[in-house]
Amino acid sequence: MKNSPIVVALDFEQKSAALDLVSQLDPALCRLKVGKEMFTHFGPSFVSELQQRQFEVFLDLKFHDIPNTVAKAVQAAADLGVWMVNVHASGGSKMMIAAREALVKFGADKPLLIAVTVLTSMEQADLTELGINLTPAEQVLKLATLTANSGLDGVVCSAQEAAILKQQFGQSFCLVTPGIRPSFAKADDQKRVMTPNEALAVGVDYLVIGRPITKAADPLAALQAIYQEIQLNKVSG
Ligand SMILES: O=c1ccn([C@@H]2O[C@H](COP(=O)(O)O)[C@@H](O)[C@H]2O)c(=O)[nH]1
Repeated sequence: MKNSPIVVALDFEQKSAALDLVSQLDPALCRLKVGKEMFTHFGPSFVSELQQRQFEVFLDLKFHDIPNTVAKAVQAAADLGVWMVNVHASGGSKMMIAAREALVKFGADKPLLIAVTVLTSMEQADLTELGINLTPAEQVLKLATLTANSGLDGVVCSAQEAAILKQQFGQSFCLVTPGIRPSFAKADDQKRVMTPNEALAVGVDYLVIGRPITKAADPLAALQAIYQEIQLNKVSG
C-alpha cells in the first residue's frame, strides 16, 4: 500500500541505528526520507539498501546551484530511482525549469520534483534578518507561485500554509510538510508546526516526521500511534 501520507525522516549519524529502525518499519505504513546528513555519510548505496527493503525514498538534498549543476544533480537522483527529489525555489525559475527538463527523459519513472519554499524552522525574524519584508506565508506563496509557473510537482512548506496553497494551485499541486508534531512531541527547532491530523485536514499530501518517531523510546509504537490516529480521523471525518 503506497497511500500512507507519512514520510519518516531518517537523520542518524550511524547507519546501523537507521537500519535498526527501518527493519521495524513497514513500507505499507510509511516512506523514508534521506537527507544531507545520511547521504553525506553513506551515499547512494544507503538509498539502494532502503529501496531493496521495498521503501520509496524521498532524497531531500535541497539542490540550490546554477541551472546546469542542479539539472545534473536531479538527473543523478533520478538514476538512483528515488520517489521524490527537491531543489530550493529560491534558486529561481531558470534553475527549476532546468531541473524539470532534466527529468523528461525518465518518462513515467521520473521522481516527483518539488521545491523548498521557506524552511519550517524559520519564522518572521529569520526572514527579516535576510532582508525579506514579507510574512512567512507571503514568502511561501511567492516562491510556490514561481515553482508552479516552472512546472514542478509541488512544494515543501509548512502545514500552516497548506490551505492557501491548495486554494491557489489546486489539489494536484503536491504539498510536502515537515514541522509535523503529534501532540505528544516537542517542537525541537521547528517553528511553523502542526499536528498530523490538522495538517491532513488543511490539505497536506505528505507529512514528513523525524524526531517524534526516530527519537521516541519506542519508534514503532510512535509511528503506529500516528498512523492509527490518521486512520481514525479518516473514518470519522
Ligand atoms: O523546511 C524544511 C525542509 C526540510 N526539513 C527536513 O525535514 C526533517 C524534519 O525532521 P523533524 O525531526 O521531524 O524535525 C528533517 O530531516 C529536516 O531536514 C525540515 O524540517 N524543514
